[in-house]
Amino acid sequence: MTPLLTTTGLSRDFGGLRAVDGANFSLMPGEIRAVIGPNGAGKTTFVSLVCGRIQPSAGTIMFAGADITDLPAYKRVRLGIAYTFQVTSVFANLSAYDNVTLSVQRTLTDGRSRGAVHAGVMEALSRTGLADRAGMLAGQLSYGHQRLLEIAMGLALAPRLLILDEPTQGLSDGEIEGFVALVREIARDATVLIIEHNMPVVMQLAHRITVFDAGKIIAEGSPAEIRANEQVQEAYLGAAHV
Ligand SMILES: Nc1ncnc2c1ncn2[C@@H]1O[C@H](COP(=O)(O)OP(=O)(O)OP(=O)(O)O)[C@@H](O)[C@H]1O
Repeated sequence: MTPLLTTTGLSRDFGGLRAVDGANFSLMPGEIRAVIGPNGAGKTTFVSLVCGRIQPSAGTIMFAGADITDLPAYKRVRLGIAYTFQVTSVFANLSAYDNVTLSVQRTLTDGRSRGAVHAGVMEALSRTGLADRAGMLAGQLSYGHQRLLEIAMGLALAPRLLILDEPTQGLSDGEIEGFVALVREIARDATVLIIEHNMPVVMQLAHRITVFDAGKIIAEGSPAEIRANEQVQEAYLGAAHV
């Protein structure tokens, strides 16, 4: 099987700081991959490079067999890379339905009929459990539901790769449980790359885990391998985290 995503020597400098440092990374289709590491390790910068929000200082990114290093973000979305970021980006004064519709209309220009757009939007809302809130203003949804709405906005793009940056932050325990089930369901027909600080969520969900520290990938393996890795424990899984 060939990887869906491969980065080679991927680096990004901010002034004198090398936020991502020579990342060699690959992701197989259908995987749920967690990216972990201490604050400031470069995780968000890394996924921002993958989705094209920022440009690399060095290195290459291959997606589905094509070199996407120089492609702008919107073209990567069209190839099937969707993402949600830490900061909620829903439009508070639009309904949940309109938020998802906008996400589709803004990014996909494949001449979908209105009927097809509607069906896709409703499917994304029902997969995330929001169908009965479709008409509510996004700003009136609970924080947890706003996070789910963002995932719906990504799902409506029918992504091959869905990137989630700290999706469980601020969710209740019950919402986290629902989220874990949702990601498993999404992974039946997409690949999921998830930055997550909640270790029980990581250990439950991830097929494999990649660990960043100070911009570098310091370890990669199954949840059991990562848990047993001493370098990882030192860098990250200190007593405070497990
Ligand atoms: N736009 C930017 N300009 C300058 N420095 C930046 C910028 N974005 C990130 N950095 C720096 O790059 C480093 C990596 O940041 P990044 O947000 O990728 O880490 P992270 O692992 O996602 O952290 P967290 O877990 O806190 O979200 C940090 O030192 C950060 O301050």
